[in-house]
Amino acid sequence: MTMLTGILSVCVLCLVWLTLKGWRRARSSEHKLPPAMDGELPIIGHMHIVIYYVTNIYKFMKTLSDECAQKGGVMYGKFGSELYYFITDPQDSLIAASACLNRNYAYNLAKVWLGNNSLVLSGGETWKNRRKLLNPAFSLPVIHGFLDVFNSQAKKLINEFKPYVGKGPFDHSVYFLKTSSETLCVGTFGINPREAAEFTEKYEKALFDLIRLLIKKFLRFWLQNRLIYKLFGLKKKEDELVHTLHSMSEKVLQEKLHDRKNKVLKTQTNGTGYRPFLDLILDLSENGALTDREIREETDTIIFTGIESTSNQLTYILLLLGAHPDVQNKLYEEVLDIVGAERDVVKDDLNKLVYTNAVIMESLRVLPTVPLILRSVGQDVKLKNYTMRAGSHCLIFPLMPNVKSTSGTESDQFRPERWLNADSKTQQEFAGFGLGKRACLGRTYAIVMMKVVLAHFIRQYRVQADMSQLQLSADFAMKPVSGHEISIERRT
Ligand code: HEM
Repeated sequence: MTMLTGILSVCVLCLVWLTLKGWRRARSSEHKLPPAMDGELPIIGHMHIVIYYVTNIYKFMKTLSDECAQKGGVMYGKFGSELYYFITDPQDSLIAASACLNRNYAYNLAKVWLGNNSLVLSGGETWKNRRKLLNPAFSLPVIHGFLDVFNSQAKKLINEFKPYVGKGPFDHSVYFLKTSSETLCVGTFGINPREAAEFTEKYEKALFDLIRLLIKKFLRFWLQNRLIYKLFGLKKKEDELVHTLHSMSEKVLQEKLHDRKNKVLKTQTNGTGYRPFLDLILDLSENGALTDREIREETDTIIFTGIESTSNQLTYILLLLGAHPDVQNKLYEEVLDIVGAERDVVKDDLNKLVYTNAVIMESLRVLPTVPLILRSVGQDVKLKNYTMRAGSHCLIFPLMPNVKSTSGTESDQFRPERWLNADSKTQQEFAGFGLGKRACLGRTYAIVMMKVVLAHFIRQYRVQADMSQLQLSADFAMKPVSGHEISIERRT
């Protein structure tokens, strides 16, 4: 009872303090606010709505983005003290993402694992320098080097689907997660693909447990109080998970450092010519640009950002293809025409797979695996009709169909054709990989990998899906929870 009273008192005090802080901040700016999100209450603002949706973040995001679009593409919400701008308007999204380069404080929770200065969490000059340093590791020629790994992993995946041919619906998402995790662990750490399954399984489990814990800590704001977090035994759990993740990547890093020091040259993986991201980062920081700890944090960042995004998107693409046989046929014809019936995807195929590229873009427009972009507004930022106040936050939704139809069809339809002749403005406003300078670092990796997997899949199988029962959830990524099964038939 005493403990409960203590916890409640801390919550009430936090709320009062946050609200007073917010009042002061709200009064400090004269800029006109956009329409308010529905349900604002005195003092707490829209806090009660967050509490209502705490167990269904996807529904929260969808409701918010629909409401925002109806209100003209920009609206505001107040959560205790904090002022948030919600944006679905494509032009305003681009302006906001380009002007606000610092992440929102919510990301600070991940610092226990990824450190203060890692690319994904840092801001200002630190972020700028990190991004400049890491960009070359993700360039097109580097990613071309991964093609053999992508092809062999895709073939392995296609074989794993064999038992499901003609057997009715099955959950394909687990196979995509396994493939994309293994591929990323091989590609990042350079571990042998034969050992990758075991490594990935352990890493992935600790990673997802940690993400779940951090999201819980963010949404149940009382858990952000150190004492309460400790009392519930969650700090201990967090420390254990972080330790598991750190020790796994640290072990690989130390082996690499040892080999480099002793000039041991190992043949990478199964004879393919790629250089793992970890080696590339070690090369790039040869002059001491990064400490060993920072190198480890950047490799962890790559895994964190890349592991689920690509697998979720592939899961959505197969669902969309299964529900749109006309699109599936066109994709098949293109792959057959460019890559042929047997061989692996090679460098020269990539640019020619234009319809495949359009399918990927359109899937990201309709079902984007990264459901929101959350930034701090450091200084006043002028949008088309409003000015966002310094000290507030903005939330951009790629979740909303973010590009108006360019071919006269409804914007919520899955129509890859709209990307075939999209002008540069439409391409620039495409938010599936983020917007502006801080957009996705792994975009080329993800697109090339997805093209390779799709090419291998579509040559072997015809897919069917019913999307009417699809249920989604969200944390850092938007993920399917039910109704996403597909059926496959072998092409003759
Ligand atoms: C379909 C796959 C993917 C999608 C849809 C996607 C989407 C995104 C989006 C929307 C952002 C911007 C987030 C923000 O501004 O808050 C982002 C950032 C990032 N992504 Fe991806 N991503 C994908 C795959 C990958 C992969 C495979 C990697 C690594 C191999 C990766 C690495 C990163 C990194 C490091 C950032 C942070 C960039 C920075 O802060 O400068 N992503 N991604």
